[in-house]
Amino acid sequence: MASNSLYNFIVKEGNGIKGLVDSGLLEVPNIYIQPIHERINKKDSKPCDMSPIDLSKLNGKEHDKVVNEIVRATETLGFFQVVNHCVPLELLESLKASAHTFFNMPLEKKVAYRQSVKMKYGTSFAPEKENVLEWKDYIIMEYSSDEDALQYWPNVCKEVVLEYLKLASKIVKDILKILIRKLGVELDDSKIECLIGLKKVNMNYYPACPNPDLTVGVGRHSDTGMITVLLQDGIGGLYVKAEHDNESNVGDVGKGEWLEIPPISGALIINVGDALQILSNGKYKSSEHRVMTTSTQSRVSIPLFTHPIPTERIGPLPELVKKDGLAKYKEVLWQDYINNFFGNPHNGKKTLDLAKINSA
Ligand SMILES: O=C(O)CCC(=O)C(=O)O
Ligand SMILES: [Fe+2]
Repeated sequence: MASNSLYNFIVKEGNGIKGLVDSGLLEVPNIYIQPIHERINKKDSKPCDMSPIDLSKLNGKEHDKVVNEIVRATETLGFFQVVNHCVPLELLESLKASAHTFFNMPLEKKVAYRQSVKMKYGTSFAPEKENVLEWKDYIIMEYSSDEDALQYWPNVCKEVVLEYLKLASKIVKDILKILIRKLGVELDDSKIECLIGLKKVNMNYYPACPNPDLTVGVGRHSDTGMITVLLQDGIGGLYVKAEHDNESNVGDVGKGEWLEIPPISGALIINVGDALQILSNGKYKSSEHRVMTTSTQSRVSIPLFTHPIPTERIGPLPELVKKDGLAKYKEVLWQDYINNFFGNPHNGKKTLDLAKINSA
């Protein structure tokens, strides 16, 4: 296929990368070949050896120790895994299975969700703007009410996704309260609700790739919101950049060290987004991450993103600015921040420039 008709087949007609792979693809087409500096070399990274945090211990005599583990992980890598959380393991299995069911549906059924209410099916990240496409199809389910969710989300997954959204939101709230308290700041419940009031569950589908070394599943980015809860399956491929504490490294793919977050059966990954980094005046880290594809099996991942509501203005908490003696970021209208992120291809931590004090 010529590259124009290839693009039309994948993006405009909605076949996605799954449709292309299913058509019997033997090699990676040019529009998926990443420049060398964006390719993920497994040899240049190592597994993250951080033990998962046992959330059930928050209710026992080890409460303070677990709080410290959470705070420490959030201040350093900005990613950690949790076990013994409140989401039943059978629900996690059903979620992954329903993601496969959705993406295995016939084209007509999937494309019906391309421009639908509270639900979007698509491929790559910003295909109209990208020079190279990401090897991923996805759906985004936005939450507004239970009624809307049950009306607009796909039948094959709506019930399990809604249940996951509720339970995972509780994890987000508990962790956020711990983190805010550790900053020495008091926020009432209604403020916390506004900070995580926009909730979306995505299902990411990465079909097997003939040559994973040339492609990326998701390019370098940090999540924009407050806290993400991520379910990955057993295949692996999520890499996080451990920054050395040096602002000049930010945005440069060559610096820092890439750690793979290993799949742990039954665990959920928790990570910090830009809004929480800004709010905490840089204390909590929203780390850059990316996803490698695999040649053997298709992979799914299911994040819950929690965001401030779009009308919220997000800046460093005043108590921290006072304590730190300076604000590292300026206040931004959350809608502007989100529009900027979704309007551009993934580009590492560049999104955060919008909130940098010295940027125009
Ligand atoms: O698939 C993954 O493991 C991570 C996906 C991701 O980073 C995202 O959807 O923001
Ligand atoms: Fe992400």
